[in-house]
Amino acid sequence: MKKLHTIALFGGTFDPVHFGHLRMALELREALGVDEMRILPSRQPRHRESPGVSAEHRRQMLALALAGGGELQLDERELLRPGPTYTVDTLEELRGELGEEVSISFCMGLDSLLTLPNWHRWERLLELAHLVVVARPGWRLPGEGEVAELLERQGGGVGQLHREPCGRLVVREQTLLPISATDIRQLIAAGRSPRYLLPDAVLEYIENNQLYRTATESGP
Ligand SMILES: Nc1ncnc2c1ncn2[C@@H]1O[C@H](COP(=O)(O)OP(=O)(O)OP(=O)(O)O)[C@@H](O)[C@H]1O
Ligand SMILES: O=C(O)c1ccc[n+]([C@@H]2O[C@H](COP(=O)([O-])O)[C@@H](O)[C@H]2O)c1
Repeated sequence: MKKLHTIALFGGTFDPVHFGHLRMALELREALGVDEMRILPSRQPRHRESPGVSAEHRRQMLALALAGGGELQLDERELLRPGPTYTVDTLEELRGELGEEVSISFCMGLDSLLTLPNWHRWERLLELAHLVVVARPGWRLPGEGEVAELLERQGGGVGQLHREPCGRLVVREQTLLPISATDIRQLIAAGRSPRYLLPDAVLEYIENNQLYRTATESGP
């Protein structure tokens, strides 16, 4: 069977981007052997509090983090789309642009997979893309419920991501760096330094723009 062009998407709020995100995306790119790994910041996720800083600040921090390395690309479409951000809208837009002969994989953590039945039009997601789930070593997959049924029906291996355009649920075990954006925001608000948890250029941007000094910020 023909090998397809493969694109993977790594979505999140990136408030701010840190080395946990960057290492995860790079390791996934290599493990999946995809042609493109795109970082996909969301503008206004419905399932969580509004981001601490504006879409423009988050975009600029990501651009700084990704500058210089060619392995990860920034896909800004969700930041540019007004209103709440739904993954299904993004995948429909991408599928419209790329056609049926390209493989699209949406990557998420196991914690996100467990919430999948609450996502907007979630049954449509696998008609548009594969889902790649990253599980920390030792984590257990659900044994029953809608997600377990999906795994049973549509589970697959990495090879299928290269031969089929969508429809597989692939689980990968991967170690995560113990870094969270919440911790970084809290460190800064407490007057402490988050250096070595995120790229220096991002830290410099945060300092120059005085971001995260209080619990919530807004920006340009
Ligand atoms: N330390 C980490 N290592 C690898 N992946 C991570 C890490 N932290 C978050 N992710 C993943 O990165 C994506 C984007 O996450 P998100 O922007 O919510 O980051 P976060 O650090 O968890 O933020 P917050 O603390 O604000 O919830 C999600 O798919 C999430 O599972
Ligand atoms: O479309 C939805 O309903 C939906 C619900 C929860 C999460 N998502 C997406 O999942 C990705 C990870 O989100 P997060 O904020 O939980 O780390 C990000 O790209 C979100 O837009 C999407």
